[in-house]
This record gives sequence, structure tokens and C-alpha cells, in this order.
Amino acid sequence: MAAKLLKGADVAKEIREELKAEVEAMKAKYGVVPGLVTILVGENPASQSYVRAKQKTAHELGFYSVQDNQPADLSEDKLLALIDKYNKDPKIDGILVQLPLPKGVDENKILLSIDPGKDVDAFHPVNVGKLMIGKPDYLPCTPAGIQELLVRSGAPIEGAEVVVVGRSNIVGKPIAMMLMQKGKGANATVTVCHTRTKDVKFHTKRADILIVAAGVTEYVTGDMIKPGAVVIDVGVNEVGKTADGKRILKGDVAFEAASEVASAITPVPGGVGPMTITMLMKNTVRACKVHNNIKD
Ligand SMILES: NC(=O)C1=CN([C@@H]2O[C@H](COP(=O)(O)OP(=O)(O)OC[C@H]3O[C@@H](n4cnc5c(N)ncnc54)[C@H](OP(=O)(O)O)[C@@H]3O)[C@@H](O)[C@H]2O)C=CC1
Ligand SMILES: Nc1nc(=O)c2c([nH]1)NC[C@@H]1CN(c3ccc(C(=O)N[C@@H](CCC(=O)O)C(=O)O)cc3)C=[N+]21
Ligand SMILES: [Mg+2]
Repeated sequence: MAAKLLKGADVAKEIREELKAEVEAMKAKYGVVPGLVTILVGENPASQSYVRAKQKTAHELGFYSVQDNQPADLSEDKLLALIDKYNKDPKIDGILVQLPLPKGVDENKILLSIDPGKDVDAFHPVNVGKLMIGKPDYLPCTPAGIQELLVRSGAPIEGAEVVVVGRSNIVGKPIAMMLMQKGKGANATVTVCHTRTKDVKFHTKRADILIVAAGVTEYVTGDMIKPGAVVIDVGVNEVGKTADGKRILKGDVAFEAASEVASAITPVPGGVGPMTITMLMKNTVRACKVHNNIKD
């Protein structure tokens, strides 16, 4: 039996259409549009392509959007000054500093310098802390996209055994935190695996919902999945290029084999990735409303 495909790309498109209408209404009624700046330091090709996708989406939704590219050798002080400029810029509602940053730049120090009210990635410790106590202003984009896909898949999350492979600050830790909270689309029992986990398969095999964010191509094989599980593949790994130069992407899950075992699974591409970008837009619309005291 083949698993149901959880098409993030389609869900993301629906949400973007709602956001677009919301932006048009804000513009007509209040004369404001959401402003987003994406700061990219250096020339990492994957980062360039993600940032381009974010800018393109912001543009489509009618945002004021700024793409700020900086050289790889930009000093930490100059980056801090740049962020300070956008913190003070009333046209900017959301600031995204694309990660990873070049070596020599203290990522923590940079994330701390972003105004938490403009932190549409929700990576600032204030926003991380608010998430942890169950009172978030902004949800981190990839975990928010995952949760939305899970809710729409119709799989029960409450009481479910959720296993997350990966404990990064941008995916593994926050999704684990969100799904263990008290509340709707949550109340799960969460286990987190990482490279020091003794027996990853022992855990993944027990998962009703398996979320994989390890960054290892096709790490999860069919035999690691419980029959009927819902599998969320966060991994985006470039495994080569097509003849015309397009990136060939694979996930952290061996898709074909997993589809034979799981009840539902996200494809790569077209699964979590497009949801991430759309949640960034959602956070930026929200930030704009807060900054302009718009209540509807
Ligand atoms: N679709 C989307 O929107 C997004 C996709 N991604 C993709 O998701 C993947 C993960 O990203 P990110 O969280 O930033 O990755 P990181 O490299 O920051 O973290 C990977 C995590 O996986 C764990 N891990 C790695 N190998 C194994 C293994 N063999 N067994 C068990 N655990 C392992 C690591 O453990 P340890 O801590 O012990 O090192 C670490 O916690 C990447 O492919 C990335 O491109 C990321 C963000 C958004
Ligand atoms: N400050 C910051 N915020 C981030 O949210 C952030 C980041 N840094 N650094 C890197 C990761 C990675 N990430 C992705 C977003 C979208 C896709 C995505 O849209 N993927 C498409 C394919 C894209 C393609 O074709 O190249 C898909 O899966 O269908 C992937 C990965 C956000 N990240
Ligand atoms: Mg990382």
C-alpha cells in the first residue's frame, strides 16, 4: 500500500493565497504593507537559492522586500550595525539573517541583536524562551510548517509517540518543544534522537509520527519505520545537478521504501520546504500588524 503524499507545496499555495488577500486588505484599509529584509552574508549557493525563493514569495504577496547581500568577509561589527539599521527602519517588519553565517561571526551574538519583535525566524532567545513556556509570539518557520502539515494530515497528535531525529536549534529542538506542549495540535509524547543515541532504530520503530531532520541523505530506511506511521522528511540534500544545472534534491528518508510502510509521507522537494517559506511570510504579516497596531 502506498502512503498518502503530504504535499506541502499545495498547502503552502493555499496559505499564500490567504496571505495575499490579507496583505491587499491591509494596504487598502491602512496603507501599509509588510516589509521583509533577508540578509545573506557570503556566497553559499544553497543559501543564495533559499534567499531567492524567500524574496520571490515576498514579492508575489505584495510585500516591501529587501535583499541585502554582503561579502563573506563582512566583520561582525558591520553586521551588527546593519541589523541595528533594520531594527530602526519603520518600513521593515521582519529581519531574516540567513544561516549558516561565515566562520568567525558569532551566530548567537548576531541573533541576540535582532529586535525580537522583528525576529520572524523566531530564533532570538526571547522568542525561543516564549515558545518553551507555551506563550509564543512567533513560531519558528520550519516547525510551524511541520505542525500545520501534521494537523492537515488528520493524524492524531495528542497522545501520539513522536520521534524526532535531530536536535538543531532551528528544527529538531523547536519541533520537539512545540509538539510536547499542552494544547491543540500538540500534547504528544516526544523522543529526540541525535548522534549519541544508542539505538536510533529502536526509537524510530516506535514512532506514530516520525520527523527526520538529520541532514543525512536517505538516513531513514523502510525497516526503521512503524507500519502506518506518518513520516515528515525535513532533509533537503543536494545529490547532484541535472544536465541543465538544476539541483537534484533528496530527503533524509529513503522515500520509495518508506512509502511502502508509512501511511503518509512528505515528498522532497515539495514537502516541508515550501511550508517553511510560507510560514516566514505569515510571521511577517503578523509582525506588520503588531507594528501598525492593526487588530483585524
Ligand atoms: N525543509 C526545510 O525547510 C528545512 C530543511 N532543512 C534541512 O534539514 C536537515 C537538518 O537541518 P538542521 O537541523 O539545520 O541540521 P544540523 O546539521 O544543524 O543538525 C542535524 C542533527 O541531526 C543529528 N544527526 C546527524 N546525523 C545523525 C545520525 N546519523 N543519527 C542520529 N542523528 C543524527 C545531529 O546530531 P548531533 O547534534 O549529535 O550532531 C544534529 O542534531 C538538513 O538536510 C537541512 O538542509 C533545514 C532547515 C529547514
Ligand atoms: N535564518 C534562516 N532561516 C531559515 O529558515 C533557514 C536558514 N536560515 N538557513 C537554511 C535553512 C534551510 N531552509 C529551507 C527553506 C526552504 C527550503 C525549500 O523551499 N525547499 C524546496 C526546494 C528548494 C530548491 O529547489 O532548492 C523544497 O523542499 O521543495 C529548503 C530549506 C531554511 N533555512
Ligand atoms: Mg544547521
